[in-house]
Formats: sequence, C-alpha cells, structure tokens
Amino acid sequence: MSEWKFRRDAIAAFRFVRCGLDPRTGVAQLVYAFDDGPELVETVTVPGAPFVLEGERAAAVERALRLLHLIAGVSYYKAAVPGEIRLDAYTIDADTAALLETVYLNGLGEFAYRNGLDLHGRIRFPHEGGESTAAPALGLREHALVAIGGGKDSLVSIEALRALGVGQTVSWIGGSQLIRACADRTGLPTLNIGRALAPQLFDYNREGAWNGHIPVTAVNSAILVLAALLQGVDQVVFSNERSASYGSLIEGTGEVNHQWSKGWAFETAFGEHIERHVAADLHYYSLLRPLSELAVARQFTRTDRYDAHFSSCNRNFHILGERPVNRWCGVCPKCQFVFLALAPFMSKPRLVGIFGRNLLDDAAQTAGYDALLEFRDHKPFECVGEGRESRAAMAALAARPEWREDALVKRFAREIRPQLSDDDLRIEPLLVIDDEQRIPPRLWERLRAHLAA
Ligand SMILES: CC(=O)N[C@H]1[C@@H](OP(=O)(O)OP(=O)(O)OC[C@H]2O[C@@H](n3ccc(=O)[nH]c3=O)[C@H](O)[C@@H]2O)O[C@H](CO)[C@@H](O)[C@@H]1O[C@H](C)C(=O)N[C@@H](C)C(=O)N[C@@H](CCC(=O)O)C(=O)O
Ligand SMILES: Nc1ncnc2c1ncn2[C@@H]1O[C@H](COP(=O)(O)OP(=O)(O)OP(=O)(O)O)[C@@H](O)[C@H]1O
Repeated sequence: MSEWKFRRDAIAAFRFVRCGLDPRTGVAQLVYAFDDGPELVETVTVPGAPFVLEGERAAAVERALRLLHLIAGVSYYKAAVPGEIRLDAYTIDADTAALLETVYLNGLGEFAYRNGLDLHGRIRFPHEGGESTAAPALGLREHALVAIGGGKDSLVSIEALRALGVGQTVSWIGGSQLIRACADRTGLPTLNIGRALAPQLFDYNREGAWNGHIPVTAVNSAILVLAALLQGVDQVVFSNERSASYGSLIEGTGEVNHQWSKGWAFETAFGEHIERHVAADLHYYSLLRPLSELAVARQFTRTDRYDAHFSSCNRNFHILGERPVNRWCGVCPKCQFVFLALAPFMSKPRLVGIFGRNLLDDAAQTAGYDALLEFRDHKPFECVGEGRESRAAMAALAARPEWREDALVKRFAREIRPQLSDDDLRIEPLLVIDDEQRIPPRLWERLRAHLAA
C-alpha cells in the first residue's frame, strides 16, 4: 500500500468503498479509493446528534447516505476518470445507476470540455436487475431546510417563505463566515453542516490529477436530504432560478452548462428519485424555479436588510486561498452580472454603495461585459443569467439618464444596440412567472401572489 502512487493514466478503477453514519455524533464517512490505493475519506457532520433512528426512518437515512456517497464521489472520480466504477459495499438498481450517470456526465460537462475529454459512454455504474420497492412515507414534520449560499437568491427564498408563514431552518454546508453572517441576519433558526474533502485530493491535484468544475449543487442537495431525514423534516428548498437551466453555447461543441446541477433537469430527476427511492414525503424543490435571474434580482431589492452582509461573488468560497476584502471582488463574471441585473431595479447610490464602486463605468471591464452580452464571446462558465437577460438589462439602463453616460452603457448603446431588435431587448417578458416548477401545490398559489405583488 505504501508504494502506491497517484498516476492518473495508470488507474483502472474508481471504487466506492463504503459509507457509514454514527448517529451518536452525526458524523458521516464517505470512503472511496482508486484501485488498491489509500482510502479517501470525506466527512460530513450534521449537528443535532445524538439521533435516534429506528425502523423506516433508519432505513431511509441509510438510503440517503448511500445516495450522498454515490453523488459526492464525483469530486474524486474526476481526478482520474478511470474506465471502471466499482461498488464494494452495496449494490444499486438500474434507476439509481441512470440518475448517477446523468449527474456525472452532465455535471462534469464543463470539466470535460475544458480538459478536452469525451465522457460519453465512459461513465457506467454497475447495477443489479429488478426494480426496488417504492419508498414509504415517514410522517415527516412540515418544515423546510432552506439552503443558504450567502448570495441574493437564497435570501429571496427565505423572505418569501417567511412571508408565507412556512417554518424554516436556514441551512448551509461548510465554514464560510459570510454565509454565517447572512444566516444570522435572517434571525431564523440555523443549521451549519460540516464537510471536509479527503485531504489526498489536494495532493493528487498537485500530482497531475484531472481537475475542474464539479456539480456542487448536486452534492449540497444530497447532503441536505440526509440532514432533513436526520432532523425529521419534509422539505429541502433550494433557490435555483429558471435561467440556470441554460448553459453557454460553444461553437463546434454545443451547450455546456456550468450550473447544470442548478438546472431543471437535475431538479426533476433528483427530486423524483428522492420521493420514489428515499422517502415518499420528502420534497426537494427550488422555490425560484419560476423566475429568471432578472426577476430574482428585482425581488431582492424589496428589502435592504442584507445589503451590508450578502455577496454573490464566488471568490468568497474557496476552500484555500484569498477572499475579496470587501465581499465583492468587482472584476469576476458573477460580480459583473449581479451589478448589471440589480441596476434596473435599485437606486444607483444603493447599488454603488453595496459594491463600493460602479462597475459599469469602468472601461477595463469591457471584455467581461461583452461575454455576458454574448457579443463576440460565449457566456462565461459561471452562475450568471442568460445573454438575453444581460442585453435587456443593459438596454433598460441605456434609456435611463442616471446610467446612460457610464462607459459600458454608452458603448452598448453605440456599438451593440444597433445590431439588436427592439423586441429582443424588452425586459418585461423576462420577468414573467413561469409554471415549470415542483413547488408543493399547497404553497404555489400563495407564492405566486407574493412574487407578483
Ligand atoms: C469557490 C469556487 O468557485 N471554486 C471553484 C474553483 O476551485 P478552486 O480550486 O479555485 O477552489 P476550491 O473551491 O477551494 O476547490 C479546491 C479544489 O477542490 C475541488 N473540489 C472542491 C469542492 C468540491 O465539492 N469538490 C471538489 O472536487 C476543486 O475542484 C478544486 O480542485 O474552480 C474549480 C474548478 O473549476 C471549481 O470546481 C470550484 O467550484 C467549487 C466546487 C464550488 O463550490 N463552486 C461554487 C461556488 C459554484 O460554482 N457554484 C455554482 C453551482 C454550480 C453547480 O453546478 O452546482 C453556482 O454558484 O451557481
Ligand atoms: N455552502 C452552501 N451550503 C448550502 N447551500 C448552498 C451553499 N452554497 C450555495 N448553496 C445553495 O445553492 C444554490 C445555488 O447557489 P447560488 O450561489 O446560485 O445562490 P445564492 O448564493 O443564494 O445567490 P447568488 O446567485 O446571488 O450567489 C442556492 O440555493 C444556494 O442556497
């Protein structure tokens, strides 16, 4: 064993070795390995232990734990993308294998594109024939674990659920102080779940592992499903908007979606799988699915409660390394997009106050904004809205006296606007509340009324 060295191209198999949860501590161990190399152990710690787990609930927790083990394996599998996947400790059915193949193939879409890899037909989860029996209802308590990410989206959901009188616990994974500050600011009960990647992954990265983006929302979703069962509650709520279902259009390749596991395809496949195979009364859904990014931005402006606390800049969330001093780096695609998306709906002094600067009056940001507008470039691999949303927002600003003299708005009006039709630049059609969602029916009509108010 001590002789084993990580050599990416010599690895034959990725192994799901075993997983376990200690109900006395709330610590779950997810164990993997390449060939006969060292065990790679990821840990997830759910507060609230000891948990008393018996009968059907214990069985559901075990199913959720296995699903988490299988989904979280994507972080390690990607390091070598070997031809064989092995399950050492348990078997899965064809339905589960199909879900995992979809999650790995699509969730690693950007990773594969950037590394020049073709994963089609390569990711095969072994499975045994026969349907597994339908999961029973557990009599879970009506209460929502709401994922919070420190940005505007989850805060919009939290305020909407508050307005509807839905009991909620604001829940997040990892040690981000920024997320904690936002969670505390809600004044609601909180749940901070610990997660530690296997340390060898960072060594393997230095030793030439394949590296790149993974479907982190899929991993976070599976963690919160496990936490919901441990807490005995019936809803896991994310804040993924309609726009997340649309990727970057790459010439010669097609669509590659950085945020695939925030999209509708993942939400439906995962949510249905949970109800069919884990617990019939555990509902996983996104409260913001009916909205575009622009519509979410408009909702966010309804309160200034979080202005001094939130940030959508992903540079805050690196496990290692530097973070922006003032929460917003001010130069990444996410900062650029959120500034643009909020601008049509927020007073200019409030917006500039949040970011500490006016990004739209900075000519050095031209290339970044061109990519958002899909002008001579594709939409960046980041969690940003569709090109048509950026174009409509920019067109709205070009008509406003307080914005139209700013460098990038002026350039848009002069060089890009003349090539676009008026119809494609209207903001109103992008603010329509859509019907494609899996929000529990008992909430939907009241939520629709709240969002439309
Ligand atoms: C913070 C961030 O944006 N990280 C992305 C970045 O990774 P980097 O190396 O710069 O820093 P770390 O995040 O600290 O990662 C260190 C290494 O660990 C790997 N890793 C991390 C988390 C994990 O769950 N599994 C892992 O294997 C990671 O690959 C690094 O090697 O660049 C990476 C490569 O493109 C991205 O994968 C990192 O993204 C994180 C996984 C992450 O949490 N990103 C979210 C902020 C994010 O992008 N969220 C999207 C949702 C996308 C989705 O499909 O779910 C969003 O905001 O919409
Ligand atoms: N560390 C985390 N723990 C739990 N959920 C998270 C975490 N980070 C992000 N999420 C959730 O994942 C989803 C996508 O994250 P995303 O970054 O788009 O949302 P956000 O942070 O709420 O808003 P913004 O788009 O402005 O950054 C959201 O539902 C968010 O709550």
